[in-house]
Parts: sequence; structure tokens; C-alpha cells
Amino acid sequence: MKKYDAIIIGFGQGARTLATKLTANEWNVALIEKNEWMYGGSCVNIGCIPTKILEHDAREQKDYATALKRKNDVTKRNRNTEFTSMQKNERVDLYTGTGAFKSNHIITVDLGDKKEELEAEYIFIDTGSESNYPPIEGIKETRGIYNSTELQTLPEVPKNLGIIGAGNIGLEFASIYEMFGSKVTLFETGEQFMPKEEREVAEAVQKVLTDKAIDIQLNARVNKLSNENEQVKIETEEDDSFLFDAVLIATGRKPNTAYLNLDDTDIVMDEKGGIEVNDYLETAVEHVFALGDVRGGYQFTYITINDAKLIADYVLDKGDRKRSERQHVPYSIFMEPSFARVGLTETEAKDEGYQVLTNMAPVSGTTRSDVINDTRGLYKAVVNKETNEILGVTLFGDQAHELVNQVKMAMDNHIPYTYLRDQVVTHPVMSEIFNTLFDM
Ligand SMILES: Cc1cc2nc3c(=O)[nH]c(=O)nc-3n(C[C@H](O)[C@H](O)[C@H](O)COP(=O)(O)OP(=O)(O)OC[C@H]3O[C@@H](n4cnc5c(N)ncnc54)[C@H](O)[C@@H]3O)c2cc1C
Ligand SMILES: NC(=O)c1ccc[n+]([C@@H]2O[C@H](COP(=O)([O-])OP(=O)(O)OC[C@H]3O[C@@H](n4cnc5c(N)ncnc54)[C@H](O)[C@@H]3O)[C@@H](O)[C@H]2O)c1
Repeated sequence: MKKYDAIIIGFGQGARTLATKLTANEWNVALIEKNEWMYGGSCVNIGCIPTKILEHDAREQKDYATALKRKNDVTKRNRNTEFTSMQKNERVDLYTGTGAFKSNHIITVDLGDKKEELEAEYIFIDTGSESNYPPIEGIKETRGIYNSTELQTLPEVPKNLGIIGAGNIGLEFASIYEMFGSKVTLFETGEQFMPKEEREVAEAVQKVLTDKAIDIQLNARVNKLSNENEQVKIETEEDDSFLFDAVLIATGRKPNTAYLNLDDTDIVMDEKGGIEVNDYLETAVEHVFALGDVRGGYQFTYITINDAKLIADYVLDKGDRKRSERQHVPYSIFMEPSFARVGLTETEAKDEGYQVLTNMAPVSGTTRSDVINDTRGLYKAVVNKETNEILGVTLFGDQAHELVNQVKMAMDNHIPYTYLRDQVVTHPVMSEIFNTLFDM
């Protein structure tokens, strides 16, 4: 049996970060990836980068075939870079096969034609997440149903696209495919659109999408999928029926533990199927860690990378960072225009007992909106009345995905809102909106 200092199962962005740090400290590492088209993980191959390329090119009104080709070319190039960076690292053995636990510290790699057993004191699980399919009648056997990975490989844009789930993926894909010419219908079980977000901002998003002729069906419980001729029929509990050329399932992603054989270990799962970890991301088994999507919680590339850095510091004895000390985590939905948030909404802040000041600033009030000829959007801020610290912002409109990081930095460093209110910035840019937004 081959022995290593560490085995990493799954080659996502966290794995790459971790392998680089461990090998720089002279650890010998086995890195196991199940699919040869997934070196670098979801972000590089089927997630962040490919979808943001499509979004960018759709905004630039490129035709779909051209955008698809660019997306595929860049993805291939990035995957090769990921592969080569590990391949040429003399301390890494890259296995293309499926990793599974035989026991707490022994891993079996299924290489197709043979199996190998590997042993290590340290094991890191970075197996990501996979699409979650709700229990809808016909979902498995109906043709024309895709997850986000499959939809973005279609050679042509579906004329009529149904999307089940109006979360991150649902909203991003609705925006992208609408720009490429699809007639999009979104189905969401909830009564409210973007229920966890600031109401005023969610309503502004809903209006922009509706103005684009994206049909948003709320309170819509899809209970049957079937084929009618070459189309997909969606039937809802409310007895409505719809026909589409393609249907995207965007109802969340679940931790990918399917192949790991965790039953033969002492690793403990949480009630949502994520791998339970402590503040240093160590599982119930000593020296076995889980990072990124597979441990449940936030599903963002910057989280898996940050997890990897935290774990590396811990196992290499280079610092004492804890997950609970991680500061504010922002997020963006890359729609057109973009949406972003960090911290609390007004309702959440009040529920937590804060005395708050709030303010909203419409994008139409900025000089930037004249320059770009786009007045759509609304920014909202919530501030702690007692300390002047920012509790949260929800941003919708031009540059939201960039500007949210400015506010995150202010929040992490306890900079009072008055700093953003009074700061001198260049002109005419979107950052100026903070002078107005924080004038409360
Ligand atoms: C369509 C889409 C768009 C997204 N857009 C963004 C975005 O804009 N910004 C953002 O921050 N996040 C985005 N995300 C989320 C982001 O991609 C993930 O949070 C991130 O990639 C998770 O990284 P990870 O390291 O946890 O897992 P992954 O990157 O998924 O890596 C896990 C790897 O493990 C492999 N694997 C699984 N099981 C085994 C096994 N038993 N043996 C060997 N290998 C195995 C898988 O093949 C995979 O390559 C998006 C996701 C999707 C689906
Ligand atoms: N920009 C980004 O950072 C980005 C982009 C895409 C994906 N992601 C990550 O990928 C993960 C998965 O994205 P997602 O959009 O699939 O999940 P999600 O959790 O964001 O949204 C799923 C949506 O589906 C709805 N839903 C669930 N079951 C349903 C049903 N039966 N019928 C109708 N609606 C239903 C939910 O109410 C929810 O609104 C996210 O957690 C996110 O972190 C991030």
C-alpha cells in the first residue's frame, strides 16, 4: 500500500490551494479526481467561470455559438493549467479515479481497470456538491430536463426555457438565456420572490426581470414533468400547465458524499447531508478534514479556498485561524444588472435586537447612470444606530458585485458608515453612490 503524508479527495479550488501549500512544506500528497474533465473542480469547469463568460458575452450581444465556443476554449485552457500545475509538482501524485474510504485512514481509488489502496495520516475531503433533484413525478425519465452543467453544453439556445428554482443558479441562468433570446419562465415554490432579501430590493429585481419578459411564477409547485411531442410539459399543483423546449432544474446543490463510503468511517454527517466539522474543519475523525461545498453551508469558491488556507495554517502549525472568526461573507448573483449582499437585512437586524438606521439610494440618482444610460437598480444600507457600524447592504444595479467588497472591508474593519458617506472618490463612478446611500 502506497503511503503519503496527505490524501486529498476531489480536485476543486480548495484542493489545489491545499496541495500547493502542503507540498511547499515538503509533504507528499496524493490528489484524487473522479473526472478527467473536472481538474480544478466545479468553479473552473462547470460553475463560476464558464457561466460568467456566457453572462459577459450575452451582455455584449455576442451570438450564442460564439459565446459557447469562447466558454469552451477558456474552460479547456483553465482545466489544462490546473492539471499541469499539479502534474508538474513532484510531490503530488494525481490519480484520475474515484476515491472512497476503506477505513478512517485508508482510501481506495477506483481507476476503472484496477483499484489501488493508499494510506495517509492526513486526509482532506473536497468532493464538492451535486445538483439536487426534487421528487417530482417524471423528473428522471422525461427528455429535455437538464441541470446547470448539462444546459450550458446545449449547442443551441432553447426557444422556450422553463427554470425550476429561482435561487442563484435559476436567476443567473434566467438572465443569461434571456439575453441570448430564450423566452424564460421561472418557477419558485415560495410565496415571495427572493424571500431572504430586502423586500424593496427584491421588488426592484423582480420588476427588472419582468420588464425583460421573464415570467416569474411564484407559489408554483411543479408536481409533474412529461414529454409532449418534442417538448417538456410542466404541470403544477395549481393545475396550470406549460410547454418548454428545455427545463433547467435549479433547486439547490447537495454535498457530494455519494461515492465516499463514509459508513466505514467514524465521520459524522449533519442533518442536511454535509460532513460535520469543528472550528478547524476537522471531522469527527482526527486528522481527517472536510472543506468547501461537501461540508454544507455556503457554496462559494472563495469559501473553499479560504477553508483550504485555514486548514493549511492549522496542520502546518502556522497560525490559529478559526472558521468562527471568519468575517463577513459577501455574495453576488451575476444577473444583468448584478445583485450583491453582505451582512444583515433590516428585518434580520431588528430581529437580532439592533437599533437601526436605514437608507436607500436608487441608481437613477447617480451621474454614472447617465454615463451608462441605465437607471435600473436600488441600493439599501442598514446601520447600527448606537455604534455607527454598518450591519449590511443589499445592492442591485451596475457594479453591485464589485462594490459589495468595499462595504465588506469597511464592516470587517469596523469603519463607521460616516466614512463611506464622506469619502472622496473619483467621478463619475458608481462608488459615489455610497455618499448618498450612507447619508442617513
Ligand atoms: C452553475 C454554477 C455557478 C456558480 N457560480 C459561482 C460564482 O459565480 N461564484 C462562486 O463563488 N461560486 C459559484 N458557484 C459555486 C462554486 O462553483 C462552488 O462553491 C465551488 O466550486 C466548490 O468548490 P469545492 O472545492 O467545494 O468543490 P468542487 O469544485 O465541486 O470540487 C469537487 C471535485 O471533487 C470531485 N469528486 C467528487 N467525488 C469524488 C470522489 N469520490 N473521488 C474523487 N473525486 C471526487 C468532483 O468531480 C469535483 O471535481 C457556482 C456553482 C455552479 C454549479
Ligand atoms: N454567484 C454565485 O456565487 C453562485 C452562482 C450560482 C450558484 N452558486 C452556488 O450554487 C448553489 C446552488 O444554487 P441553486 O440556485 O441551485 O440553489 P439555491 O439554494 O440558491 O436556490 C434554490 C431555489 O430553488 C427553490 N426550490 C427548491 N425546491 C423547489 C421546487 N421543488 N420547485 C421550485 N422551486 C424550488 C428554493 O426555494 C430556492 O429558491 C448556491 O447555494 C450557490 O451558493 C453561487
